[in-house]
Amino acid sequence: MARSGGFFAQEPAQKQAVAPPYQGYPYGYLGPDAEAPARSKGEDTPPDLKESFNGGPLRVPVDASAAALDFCYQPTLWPDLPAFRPAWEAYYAAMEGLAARVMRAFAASLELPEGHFEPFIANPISALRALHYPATTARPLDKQQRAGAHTDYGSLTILLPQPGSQGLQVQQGDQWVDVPAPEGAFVINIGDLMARWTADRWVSTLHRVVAIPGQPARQSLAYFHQPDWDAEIVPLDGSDVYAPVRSGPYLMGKFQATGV
Ligand SMILES: O=C(O)CCC(=O)C(=O)O
Ligand SMILES: [Fe+2]
Repeated sequence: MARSGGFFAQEPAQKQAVAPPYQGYPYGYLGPDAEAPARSKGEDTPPDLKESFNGGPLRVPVDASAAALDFCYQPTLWPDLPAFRPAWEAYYAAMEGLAARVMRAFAASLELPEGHFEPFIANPISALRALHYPATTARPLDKQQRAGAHTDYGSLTILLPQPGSQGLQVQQGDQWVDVPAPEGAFVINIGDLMARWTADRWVSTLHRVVAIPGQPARQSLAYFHQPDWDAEIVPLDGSDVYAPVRSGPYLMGKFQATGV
């Protein structure tokens, strides 16, 4: 979290040095105005009040397909801050391990053998994203949020909100409910792919980060766990409520609606 803060504290030009080199490059620095996730839900909203740094898997499998190489195995673009990369890689690896443990717990609670998901997550194509929401001073535009209402795309998300920070909300029925951020706690979120996998027995929760005038800056780290590129996701109950999808192409399709 501290290294991420150090990255965002740099001059804009230093951050732009690790911006995606072309449109569609999956990783790097995205400045303010880059994203409007509520558009993935069909809402025409202004861009989010945030900036982010994004990185991908630590290793490239030898048999990765050309599409997988393009979309998720491009190199992470390292900022010129010596302590950043080791901290980032250590955190990514810890999240990958934790996600694998959570997937075992998921299997158990779905009354499957604990190792059920293991063949699907041998080479997960997860992304790690550091987020920085600058202090809000001006009045946000109508419907402008720090993160517009969206669901996450993958199997699960492990979010570390800045301890003591406010603004993250989840939708329950027609109410927005504040999610507390106590010291030392992660927020684990089900994503769209897991909802699909469980044939909607589990819900991919709509959530957002609200913008209120006069808020202090806020940081978070979000690890988006995503099964192997080729993993075929078929409803676990044997039903045909959802057609089978492959994890990688499914994720690629999801990204097409949110860019500005
Ligand atoms: O910053 C947060 O607390 C949430 C961010 C989020 O929901 C996301 O990046 O998908
Ligand atoms: Fe999210």
